[in-house]
Amino acid sequence: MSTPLLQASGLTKAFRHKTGLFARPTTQLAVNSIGFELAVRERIGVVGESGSGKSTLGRLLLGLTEPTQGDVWFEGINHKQRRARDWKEFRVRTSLVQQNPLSALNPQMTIGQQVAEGLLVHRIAGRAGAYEHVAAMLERVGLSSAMMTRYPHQMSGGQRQRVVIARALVLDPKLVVFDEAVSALDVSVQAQVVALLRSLWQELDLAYVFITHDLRIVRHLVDRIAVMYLGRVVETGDIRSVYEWPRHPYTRALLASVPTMDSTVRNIEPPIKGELDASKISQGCSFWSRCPFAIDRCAIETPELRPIPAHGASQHAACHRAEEFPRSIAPQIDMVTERGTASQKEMAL
Ligand SMILES: Nc1ncnc2c1ncn2[C@@H]1O[C@H](COP(=O)(O)OP(=O)(O)OP(=O)(O)O)[C@@H](O)[C@H]1O
Repeated sequence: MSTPLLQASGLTKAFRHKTGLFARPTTQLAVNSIGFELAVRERIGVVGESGSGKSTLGRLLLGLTEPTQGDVWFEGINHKQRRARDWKEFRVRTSLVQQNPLSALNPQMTIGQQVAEGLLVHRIAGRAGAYEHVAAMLERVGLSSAMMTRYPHQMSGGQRQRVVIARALVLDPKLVVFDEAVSALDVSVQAQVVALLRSLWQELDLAYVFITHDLRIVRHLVDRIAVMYLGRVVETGDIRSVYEWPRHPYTRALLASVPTMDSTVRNIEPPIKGELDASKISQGCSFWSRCPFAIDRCAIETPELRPIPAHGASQHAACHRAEEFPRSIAPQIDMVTERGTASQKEMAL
């Protein structure tokens, strides 16, 4: 077997919180013992509610946050063993695209200067070479090279996000982490950017970690999915299996909550109770207090992420009752595309 591009084991990040002047600080596990593997050219979606730990996981994978425990390897090298020169190389081979393109861009620099910056800093190209490289990259993401002289405020939100993507790809990385990269865009612009990311993936030698709370976006963009709840991965598997037959009640509830254009689809999944609350983690399953299917065992025994025997080796769920749930409840997830509305069948991967 070839070495995975990216790997993590026992990855944990604890944050200390203090709620008042005299309150005792509490520890919150934003990421809790996560194992992770991503092959070259593979795309994984990391989904979950706000506060489930997705961004912290992304930052840990990119070495932007120090883990409290656990390890991350990129191309076989452990982050803990990287020296300054290795980190520099790692920064060329990986990129992060975040939610708000306006805050990601410097208002006082032209688009050309910002996309070229990495090439010049890492001495990958001289000024003349950088100019040509940037022009080609802008065209690759659907912008005219004439936009090089513009400033961010002279562009639309969708154009700015294309600039951020061009900047992330200009150094020819192997891994790009997208953190809610299209969530803030209008739905029609979102569809265009998703189509762009699909075509960039087909043409370039890229792996994606796609972090989002929006299950409609990720459905058409990734090969595998990891569902996070309060710092843990509670379900993972190839995208088709998980969408067709989710085995964790939390995944089922997330999928059932996605609005669909198909009026014949009835949501028969019982709703989950309450809100995500880190203080509720104690013994047992972290989801049990909200779970409509909880039994006594769930309050006592923490379920491990384990393979689901009847459904292929690639699907894992952390639920004592995983085998009991029937096939999917919300089979058609629509997505607005550039040409109108399409169901998942029309947008086959
Ligand atoms: N720097 C920090 N200091 C203290 N707590 C933090 C820090 N970063 C994240 N957290 C906490 O860790 C938990 C997970 O946050 P994280 O941002 O990773 O979740 P998320 O799933 O990405 O949510 P969102 O989509 O809202 O960003 C949250 O409860 C958050 O308050």
